[in-house]
Amino acid sequence: MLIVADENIPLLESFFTDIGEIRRVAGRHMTADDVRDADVLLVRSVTPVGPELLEGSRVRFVGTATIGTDHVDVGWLKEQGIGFSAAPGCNANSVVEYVLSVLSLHAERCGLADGNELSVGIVGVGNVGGCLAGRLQRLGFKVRLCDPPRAEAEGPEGPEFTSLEEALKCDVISLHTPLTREGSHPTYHMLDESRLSLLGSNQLLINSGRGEVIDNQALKARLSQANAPSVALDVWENEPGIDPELVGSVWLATPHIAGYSLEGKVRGTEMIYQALSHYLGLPVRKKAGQYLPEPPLSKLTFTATADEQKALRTALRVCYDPRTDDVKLRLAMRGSADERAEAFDALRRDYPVRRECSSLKVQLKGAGRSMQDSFKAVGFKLKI
Ligand SMILES: NC(=O)c1ccc[n+]([C@@H]2O[C@H](COP(=O)([O-])OP(=O)(O)OC[C@H]3O[C@@H](n4cnc5c(N)ncnc54)[C@H](O)[C@@H]3O)[C@@H](O)[C@H]2O)c1
Ligand SMILES: O=C(O)[C@H](O)[C@H](O)COP(=O)(O)O
Repeated sequence: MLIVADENIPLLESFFTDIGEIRRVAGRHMTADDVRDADVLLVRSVTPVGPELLEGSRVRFVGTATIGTDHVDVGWLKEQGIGFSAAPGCNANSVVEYVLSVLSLHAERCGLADGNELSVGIVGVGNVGGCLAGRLQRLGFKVRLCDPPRAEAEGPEGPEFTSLEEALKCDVISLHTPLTREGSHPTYHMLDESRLSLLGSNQLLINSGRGEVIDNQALKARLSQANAPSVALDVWENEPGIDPELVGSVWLATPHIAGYSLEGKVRGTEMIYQALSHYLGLPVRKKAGQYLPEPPLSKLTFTATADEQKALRTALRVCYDPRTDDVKLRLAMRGSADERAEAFDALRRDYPVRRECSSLKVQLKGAGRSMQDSFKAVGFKLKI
């Protein structure tokens, strides 16, 4: 059996050698010739999968080691009887940690002693948005949920949902919808010129869903006007050929790496390995946990003199500080359009190992209940 796979899927050999021969291909440049004689295709978000790639090939199963599926023509795969699986939720925790770290930086630069004074509007309350809502509520933030498809499906039985217009009144708005162009609630350019005009300079807009959910040209225009909001973008229109002027206008700019914790990536591989094994009727023998190395930093101790908020911010940023990725992306925006696109992909391909908060044991000497609860809410393991 031949498995053609994006070379950026980690641990390909560890998970798939027993199943078949692996051919590694650059995902961004995968062609019909690369996959013609394959039985299985494993991709990430950068490979459009549909008739153009697969017609006339032997492929009978496609797996994407990602949450998003907007790069896959799922309907066409079904019509052709080709098995398909994504990795829902695999890197949700990583994205949540990115948002928490962005929030901590925002609170600090706004001079807020307690970040949880902020209200947060979460748009798209699925795996990522739902996990974020739970964490923020435990941390004492005021959270508003906007998810019209869920509101319609769940009715009064579900949580309290608000309209997009209400969510846009929060201090912070965090976008976690998929990219959709059809249906009753399409998200393509959901934040257009008129909705962006509702935001003001005391607000922060974060997008770590899909770039096309915000009209990037309208956003660039809005950011050149008075009373513009602060913006943190992890996802962009036209990746990898993103707009360097927009990078220059936003507060925090990262190259679509919110979900790039090692844990998230390895879980993505594990989930498509499990799905393929089920599809082929093979036993599932391997687990993500067995491939996670010891983290470079495993313990952190705060003494009884530590201030809760400062300690929390420090611990969070030890695990992940988006400012490092921001600096790298800004530097990568020099050069020609081709060089910039290549540099964007290179930052993602060569992304350094980033571990989730759960990899760090935190000792809180003499800490009260509130401090312990806050650390646990973020996802740290406490050393008793
Ligand atoms: N930046 C990254 O590295 C990164 C990592 C993981 C996921 N993502 C993106 O984040 C998106 C969200 O991931 P997820 O796992 O939570 O997906 P999900 O499918 O679990 O949840 C998406 C939610 O959005 C809701 N939704 C759909 N249309 C909406 C609309 N018009 N308004 C408001 N809500 C709407 C859905 O009802 C659903 O509850 C993914 O589609 C993926 O594209 C990005
Ligand atoms: O949808 C997802 O899971 C994320 O956007 C993911 O982090 C994308 O990463 P990529 O496949 O582009 O490496």
